[in-house]
Amino acid sequence: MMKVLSLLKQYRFPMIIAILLMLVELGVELWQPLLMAQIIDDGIVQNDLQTVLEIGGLMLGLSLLAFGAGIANSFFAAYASQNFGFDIRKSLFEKVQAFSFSNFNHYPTSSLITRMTNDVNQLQMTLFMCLRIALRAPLLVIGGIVLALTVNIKLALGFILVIPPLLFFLIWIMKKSTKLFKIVQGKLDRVNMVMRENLTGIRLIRAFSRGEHESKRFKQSNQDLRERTVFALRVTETAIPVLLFFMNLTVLAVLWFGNIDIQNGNVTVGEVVAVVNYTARITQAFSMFSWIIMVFSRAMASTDRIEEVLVTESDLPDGNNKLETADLAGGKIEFKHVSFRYPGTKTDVLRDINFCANPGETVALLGATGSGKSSLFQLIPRLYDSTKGKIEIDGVDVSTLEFDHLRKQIGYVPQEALLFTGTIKENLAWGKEDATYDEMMKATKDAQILETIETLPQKYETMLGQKGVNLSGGQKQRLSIARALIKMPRILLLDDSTSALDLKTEAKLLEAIKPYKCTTLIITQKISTAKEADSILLLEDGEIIAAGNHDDLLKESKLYQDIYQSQLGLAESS
Ligand SMILES: Nc1ncnc2c1ncn2[C@@H]1O[C@H](COP(=O)(O)OP(=O)(O)OP(=O)(O)O)[C@@H](O)[C@H]1O
Repeated sequence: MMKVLSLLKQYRFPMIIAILLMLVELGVELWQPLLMAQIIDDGIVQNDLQTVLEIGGLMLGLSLLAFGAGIANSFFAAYASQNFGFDIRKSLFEKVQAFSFSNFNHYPTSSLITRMTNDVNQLQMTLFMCLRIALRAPLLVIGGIVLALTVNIKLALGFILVIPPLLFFLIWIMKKSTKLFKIVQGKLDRVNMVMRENLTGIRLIRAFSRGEHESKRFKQSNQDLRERTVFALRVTETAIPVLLFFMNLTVLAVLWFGNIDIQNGNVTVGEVVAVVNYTARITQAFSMFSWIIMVFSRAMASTDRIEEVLVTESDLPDGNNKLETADLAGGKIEFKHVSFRYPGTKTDVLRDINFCANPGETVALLGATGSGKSSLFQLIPRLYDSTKGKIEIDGVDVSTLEFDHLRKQIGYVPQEALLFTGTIKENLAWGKEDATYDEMMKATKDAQILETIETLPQKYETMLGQKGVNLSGGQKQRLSIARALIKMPRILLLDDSTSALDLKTEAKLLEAIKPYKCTTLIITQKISTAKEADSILLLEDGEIIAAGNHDDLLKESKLYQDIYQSQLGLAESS
């Protein structure tokens, strides 16, 4: 909880002012019964109009003071709570940005979204309520007891005895509710996950006619959330009737014994009215407790969930080798006895990989699906670290390089061409923020997408929907390549990024990339693409089983010959 609380520190002054203002309100509230007793005993009973007017005037003035303090309190409470929420969201976002992929495996995206939105809202709201009204309840109870004792010890003791067992009961309920609300937040994660999958996969769901199945899945998780929330609310809500029952009994007892004492002349009517008034206010404060328990229990559960993310350390530490860009200018990539397994799994998906791609060379990676090609790629920009061996770029171990410095040299085009909501220009700016119009023209021309962009009415200003939904698969691939090329990378990684292109366009694209003189690693299923590379690595089951250029492999590798034959057959028959 420390990390979350430490974010509160800088708002201590507005919080202190809000609390002081709240104390002014509370002071007025607690003073009123005493003034009321005075107005009855010294004014009404004595038939003294002057006293009634004086005390009445004082009560009115105090009410106005409390009114002003209340408004100012809201202002400071809103300032502190909104800024607190803003800071938590910012810290969470920065933390998640630095997460490794195994961290992401631990926290599903939907859960991270719930934590950043719903959980933060809970904390924000709780802080506001605390500063505004929630703290008043316990203070009202304490102040009420003290003042009631000063009015009449005997009468006040009656209800004071009831309070400790009620407090224990409240603490017990609060602990139970915190656990229950943590489960509720988990169920909310699940609803968000199902909803997210449905919204992003809506086309597939329709194509496979899975609408009914998905509706059932959503209904189930929604029902779970409802049931868990209802149960948690019921548990917290049981507090209220229990509290009210005991406090009302106490009011009756005060009235009963007060009546006897008035008959005996031991207390005045005003004193009994004051003690009853305090008991009623304390009862009111207690009834607020059930609501406070619910808000606090939710906030505690949310704090735990936020804290969990904030204390998570990335298992992919940033390197600290700040070499000048020029030091990586060559772009030579060397894999030395590299093995790799995904975090949390038991088998290596890459075993003893050795190869070297010299500056400006093109190396093609060929292999069956699941043979480890994409995994190998991900080790170069350090999306994962190798489990054994090392990867060097221009002789520097990548694990010692700063992420930013390393990744700036790399143009990575992943298998799934992922674009973002925004204009084409904004998507290209991902590669280079200050790209000029000419740079955009060049990159898009080389990526063979310029012609398409020019046919669009708004050209580079054309808005792309979520994930580039308004482009074809091949157009998305080419725009992703342009985004990588505009960086003028030293190293270009193309993960099956030309799969949706026809052979002619692909050939033109590969030819246009040559002048960039970057070291290019290209994953491909097509012999026609591999053939053009300086060397080819043939992967099978996580190992390089053959390496060389097209002619070498045609002579030496049975598997390569088979692939060649099968594609040659296809080419001839088409
Ligand atoms: N995030 C992950 N966690 C655990 N295992 C994974 C993960 N991603 C991939 N794998 C496993 O690693 C192996 C290699 O996968 P990889 O994606 O590298 O293969 P690939 O050769 O690129 O396949 P494809 O041609 O189908 O893209 C597969 O057995 C896959 O199941």
